[in-house]
Amino acid sequence: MKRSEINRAIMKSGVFFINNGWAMPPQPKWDVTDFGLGDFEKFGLILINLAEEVEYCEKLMYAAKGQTTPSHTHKKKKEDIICRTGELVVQLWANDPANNDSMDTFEMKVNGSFQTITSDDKITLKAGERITIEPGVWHAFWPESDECIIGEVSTANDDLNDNFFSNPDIGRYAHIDEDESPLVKLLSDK
Ligand SMILES: O=C[C@@H](O)[C@@H](O)[C@H](O)CO
Repeated sequence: MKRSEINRAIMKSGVFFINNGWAMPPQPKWDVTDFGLGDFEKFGLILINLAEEVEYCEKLMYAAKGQTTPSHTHKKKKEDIICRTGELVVQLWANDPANNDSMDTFEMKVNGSFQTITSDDKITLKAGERITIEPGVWHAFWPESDECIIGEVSTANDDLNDNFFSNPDIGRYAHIDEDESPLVKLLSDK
């Protein structure tokens, strides 16, 4: 991913956050990723770690229509994915969708109430709605609206060691081609 694309993504999402009432923290901890796939328009996510402590984490995320966060799971992290602005689709599986096409059902909390989910189901969250994802549940998400602000409130976050993707080609952070100067230092920058 080119640094110029990262800079543009930060500017575009920054304007959207501010226009939707989200004040940036001092020295925001930006994380812009194409999941190492080199196609940010298709697989891309912009994140800001708002709070990261040993016990818990809060993130603010942005995606535009067409950008998917690919299927993955966490072994330790339990998280609420919250649609803050726009409309968000979250797809769910009991097992890795890459090697399992079972129709397993499982219970998940949507807006705090248990709901029976069948593997492969898609849940659409409107602004204000949330889904609680237990460790081991596979999930992918993308905006249904043109742009989407997504919240994440979770137990401890460890992006290097607790993200397991279906696609073995995926890396959590982008490979960066330094074609211009960075606008900000990313979490993944040395
Ligand atoms: O589901 C998404 C989240 O867990 C993100 O925080 C994660 O960084 C995506 O790889």
